[in-house]
Amino acid sequence: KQLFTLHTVQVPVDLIRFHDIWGPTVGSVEGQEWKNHRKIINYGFGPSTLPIVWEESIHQTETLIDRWARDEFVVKSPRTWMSRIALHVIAGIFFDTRMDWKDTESSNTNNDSYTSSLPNAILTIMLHLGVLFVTPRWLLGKLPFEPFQKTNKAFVDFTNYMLELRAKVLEKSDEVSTKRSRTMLESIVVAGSTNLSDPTVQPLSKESILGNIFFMMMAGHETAGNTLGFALLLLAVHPDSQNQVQQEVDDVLGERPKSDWSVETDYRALQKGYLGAVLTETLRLYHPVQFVWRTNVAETTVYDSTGDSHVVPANTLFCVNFAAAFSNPSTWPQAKISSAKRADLHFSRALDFNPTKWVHTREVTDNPTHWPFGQGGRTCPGKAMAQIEMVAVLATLLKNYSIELVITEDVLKACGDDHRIARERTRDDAIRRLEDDVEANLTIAMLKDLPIRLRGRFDETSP
Ligand code: HEM
Repeated sequence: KQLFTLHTVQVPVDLIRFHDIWGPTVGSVEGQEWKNHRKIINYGFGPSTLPIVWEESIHQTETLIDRWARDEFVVKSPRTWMSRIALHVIAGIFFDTRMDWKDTESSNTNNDSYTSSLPNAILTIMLHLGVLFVTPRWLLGKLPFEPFQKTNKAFVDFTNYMLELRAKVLEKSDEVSTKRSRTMLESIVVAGSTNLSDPTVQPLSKESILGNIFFMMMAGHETAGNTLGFALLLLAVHPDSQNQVQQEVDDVLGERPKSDWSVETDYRALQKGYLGAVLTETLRLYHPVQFVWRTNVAETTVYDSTGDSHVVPANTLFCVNFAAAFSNPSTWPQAKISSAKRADLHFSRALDFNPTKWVHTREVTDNPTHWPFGQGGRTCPGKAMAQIEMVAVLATLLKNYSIELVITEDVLKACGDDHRIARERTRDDAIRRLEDDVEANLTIAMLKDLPIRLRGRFDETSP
């Protein structure tokens, strides 16, 4: 906590600058410059945005379920689909562009100036972020290999789309400023390009406007997508928790049509209740930001948990390890499982998934042991957006469907066609894989697919 609040401790901007594909962004600057960027992006998260996040997330989930029907409701890689849904919601909120689930190849542009549609360019860039970060811009278009060529085309298209959209907003900036509901792009362009009534806000260069839009797309895409992906897997291995969510979703939403579900009442009830607790517990065990960097610009005294002080020399690099802090067994009691069983299940953290601990304590904003959205001035500005999106997706899915693990024919055969034993074996294997197959670098992901299946809650076909 001290590292998020001491004024001598800052973000090591030199380490973060690789994100600056267009120009400096809120994530790569410090001091007064950061305050200015932050004020500008905060305009994008105004109250009119949140109901749109809610509605778009519900719409995207409904259409995704239709898409999954084509695969008989087997979802091979939950995380991939959930990252896609997060991107679709971002496209809706940021650009008022509705992405659909068609294969990318089929959504080409009708405009000769571009090689791909805006949704396609967004998708390609997000899938090739690594290429974009490590390749100098001048080299990107010259390398004759497909990933570089594809990324370069998407990068050029995306830049031109953004510039065109920015120019359109500036042409009608008076009209846009008085709109009740603005896209993220409109809010940032207006706040960052014109002199607002707030004299403390300095205009940003067009490169920084583009950079901030892109940075927020990145920050809001894998984070929410990964969390939802892990939440689906955890609910599949913990059917009791899933039942509790479904019970709550039924109580809160009843038989009302989705068009009546509201962000003011329904979202708030679900976020405060067990569904919000499931998401908080998922963020504790599989946090999408595994660590962040900080550095101190002057000698700094920090205190450990026993109260002892430590003097840290200036320019020390700190790795704030979210993953370790959120799983420290001295803070977070483990589930009561015999050590033999725990060893057999590879000491998987999935065993310790227990949302109940959050039901009454989650709203504590200054929790010293768990801060999934950060602490201090750099707290995540997308927190409300992410929470609304994640609650909307899970509520829409679990209202009519249950999530279960996929029992393969081989396992069923090996278990002598006994479905109960096969289910147990599949669950144990999934719990092991939720430890063994998890790769945690800067962010976290399953290395290999762990499929799930949706089953209609009101179907009677389950064996
Ligand atoms: C589950 C979802 C999310 C989680 C867990 C999360 C977590 C975080 C954390 C921990 C930080 C602080 C990093 C630090 O202290 O250095 C942060 C910063 C940030 N997040 Fe999020 N985030 C999520 C979703 C989003 C979304 C949806 C957006 C925007 C659309 C977003 C935009 C940002 C930005 C712009 C920053 C940098 C703020 C600054 O440096 O002032 N995040 N996020």
